[in-house]
Amino acid sequence: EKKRVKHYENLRRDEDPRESWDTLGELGDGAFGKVYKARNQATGALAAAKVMEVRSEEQLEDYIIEIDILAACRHGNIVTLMGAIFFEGWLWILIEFCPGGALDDIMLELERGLSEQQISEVCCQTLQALSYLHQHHMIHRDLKAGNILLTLEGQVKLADFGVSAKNDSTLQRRATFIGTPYWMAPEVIQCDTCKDNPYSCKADIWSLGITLLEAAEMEPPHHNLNPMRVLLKITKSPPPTLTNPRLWSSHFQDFLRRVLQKNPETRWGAQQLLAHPFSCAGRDGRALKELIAEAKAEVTEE
Ligand SMILES: COc1ccc(Nc2ncnc(-c3cccnc3Nc3cc(NC(=O)c4cccc(C(F)(F)F)c4)ccc3C)n2)cc1
Repeated sequence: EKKRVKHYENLRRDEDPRESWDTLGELGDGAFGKVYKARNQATGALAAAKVMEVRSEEQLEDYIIEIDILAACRHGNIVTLMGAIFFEGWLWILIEFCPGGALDDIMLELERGLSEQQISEVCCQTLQALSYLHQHHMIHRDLKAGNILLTLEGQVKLADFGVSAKNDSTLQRRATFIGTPYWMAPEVIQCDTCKDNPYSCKADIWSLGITLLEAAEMEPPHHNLNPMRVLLKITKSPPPTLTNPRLWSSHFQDFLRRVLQKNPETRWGAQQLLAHPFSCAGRDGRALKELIAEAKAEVTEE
């Protein structure tokens, strides 16, 4: 009988993506498939295109979850979905291209961490993305510098590559997928059921704190331990702090104290933190623009 083909709101099935998009080169390659830089033939718009082979309708259903999340997230500091096309067994997910790349790659390129002003700008914009997600009852669960993309204007765009890399065949395996250990909040590791749910949004706030330490020092705390040891270390250690506090302002140190609280109930929420002097200092955005210009200059020099 005719194969049952479901209609999905955010998915197009009637067109060959190659008739509207040219692929320019590879951006990444993972278990899930390849990611290309792509240009729209009609508008010239640039995108990152994740292209995956999809063998069955139920496998397609898994990917629809990510597409629906992306379509629902309309915020200046979250990656923008440009389209999703399923054609002859291949699924294309197209995201607005962020020329700066990911924050961890930028630090590797420059071989240094961020200045305090640059960190406060990352903090301010990432908090706005988290505030939006949390108000819409969504939790990121894998916040880290590797999931923070940047535009040439110094704008932060929150992404999540882990979801795609973890898009293995069965939903429940993904449901038990845990974030990258170094950034995980103690209560998530201990699976403490908070009053609402085990993955309360406060877990993202802890990961933000670890991400700011990573931005200051190029690596998260306990980066020299193997992933299994890290889980134990995070649950039994006091909250991590800056290695060399004298290098940083009291505002930054106070912000980290509010965020890296092991008890999620006393940990501040995104809205509260947006009013903290450290994140307010980051409203400007010029320091990040300079950081990206420098990182791009280095690349062209090579
Ligand atoms: C190595 O140099 C570069 C230079 C520029 C870029 N720029 C860029 N800009 C936009 N996207 C990407 C990208 C790179 C590798 C893999 N995927 C990328 N974007 C992407 C993201 C997603 N999904 C999400 O980011 C996502 C999924 C679920 C939830 C969420 C969130 F919670 F954040 F909204 C976000 C789906 C498809 C694609 C193509 N990369 C990357 C590397």
